[in-house]
Amino acid sequence: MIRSHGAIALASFASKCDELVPCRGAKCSISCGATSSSSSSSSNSSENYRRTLEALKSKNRRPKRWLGQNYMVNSNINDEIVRAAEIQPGDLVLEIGPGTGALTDSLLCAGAYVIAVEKDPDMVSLVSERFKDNPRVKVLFQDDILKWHIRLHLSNWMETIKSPSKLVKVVSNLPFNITTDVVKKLLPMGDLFSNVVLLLQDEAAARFIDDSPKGDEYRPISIFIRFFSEMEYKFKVDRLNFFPPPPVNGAVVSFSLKDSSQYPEVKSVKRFFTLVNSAFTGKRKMLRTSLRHLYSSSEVENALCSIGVVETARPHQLSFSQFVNLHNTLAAQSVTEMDKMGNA
Ligand SMILES: C[S@@+](CC[C@H](N)C(=O)[O-])C[C@H]1O[C@@H](n2cnc3c(N)ncnc32)[C@H](O)[C@@H]1O
Repeated sequence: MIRSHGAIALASFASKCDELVPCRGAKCSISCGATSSSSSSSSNSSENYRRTLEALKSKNRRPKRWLGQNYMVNSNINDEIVRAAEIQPGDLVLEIGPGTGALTDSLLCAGAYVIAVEKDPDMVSLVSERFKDNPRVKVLFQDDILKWHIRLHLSNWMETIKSPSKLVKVVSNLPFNITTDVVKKLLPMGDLFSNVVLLLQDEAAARFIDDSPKGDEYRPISIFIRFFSEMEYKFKVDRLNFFPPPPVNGAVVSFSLKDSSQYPEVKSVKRFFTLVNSAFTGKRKMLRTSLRHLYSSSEVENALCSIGVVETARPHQLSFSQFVNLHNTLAAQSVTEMDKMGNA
C-alpha cells in the first residue's frame, strides 16, 4: 500500500522553517535519546524541531547542500520510519547520517542500540553531545559511509555490546546524492544486515522498484536490487517535511536482504552483473551487439534461442529470470567450447 504524507498541513510549517521559527502544529511524540537508557522523559516533536533549529543556527552549522543536508523536521515521519523498520527493543541499528539526531532519537525510543556514521564533523560533535549520556548510542564515527569499513566496525561494536543478535538493521534519512552507491554497497551484505530502510528521493524509489521489462525505469539497478533483496515501497514523504525542502519529494522504502543461499542460481555473480551492465550500455542495441566484447554474436543468438527469446532481442525484452537463464546458458556454452578446445 502506498501512503503519502501530504504537504497541506506542513506548507505553513515549512515556510516557518525558512524563518527558523519553531513550529507549533506537529503532533507529540516521546523523546528519549537525550536521557540515559530510560525512555520515561517525554517531550514532543517541537523538541526535535527546536534542536534542529538550535543546531542549524549555531556557528558553521547551516545546512550544507553538498552533504545532502535536508533535515527531517516532522518527528511523526521519523516514528513511521522506525515502524517501517519494525524496530524491537534490543535491535542493532546502523544509522547513516544522523545529522542533528532526530531519527536517532526515534530509534532509541523504540529500544534500539545505534551505531552511527556521519560525515560532517559539526554534526558529529552536535549529536555526540546530544546523546552523551545514552549508553545505547555506543559509537559515533566521523566518516564517509562509502569508505567506512562496515564489517570491521560492526563486528567490534557487536562484541563490545555482547549482542546475542547476529544481524543489524540499517535505517537512514539518506543524502539523496549517495543513494545508489549506498544501495550497491549494502544490499549484497545479507549475512550482516536483515533489512535496510531508507528515506530517499521518490523518483529513485520508483526507478528501483520498476523491475518490469516494459517499464521505462528498467535498468541494471532494478536487477541488482531484485537479485539481493525484496524491496517494498512504504510511503511517500512530501518535500515540505524537510528543512530546507529539497526540490523533489522523498519516499521510504524497505529492502529485506536475502541470504546468499536465497540468491538466484547463477554460475558467477560477478559475471552475471558484467553481462547485465553490458547489456544495458546500449539500451537500444541488440544484445548480440552490446555483448560482443564478452561473447560472439552467434553464441548470444544461440543462447537467446535456447531460452526462448528472439535472437534480435534488446535488453528491455528480457525479464529478470531470462537474464539469469541467459547468463547460465552462455556460461555453460563457454565451458563446452573450452572442453572442445581441451580435447582438440
Ligand atoms: C538528509 S540529512 C539527514 C539528517 C538526519 N538524519 C535527519 O533525518 O534529519 C543526511 C545526513 O547525512 C550526512 N552525510 C552526507 N554524506 C554522508 C556520507 N557520505 N556518509 C555519512 N554521512 C553523510 C549529512 O551530513 C547529513 O547529516
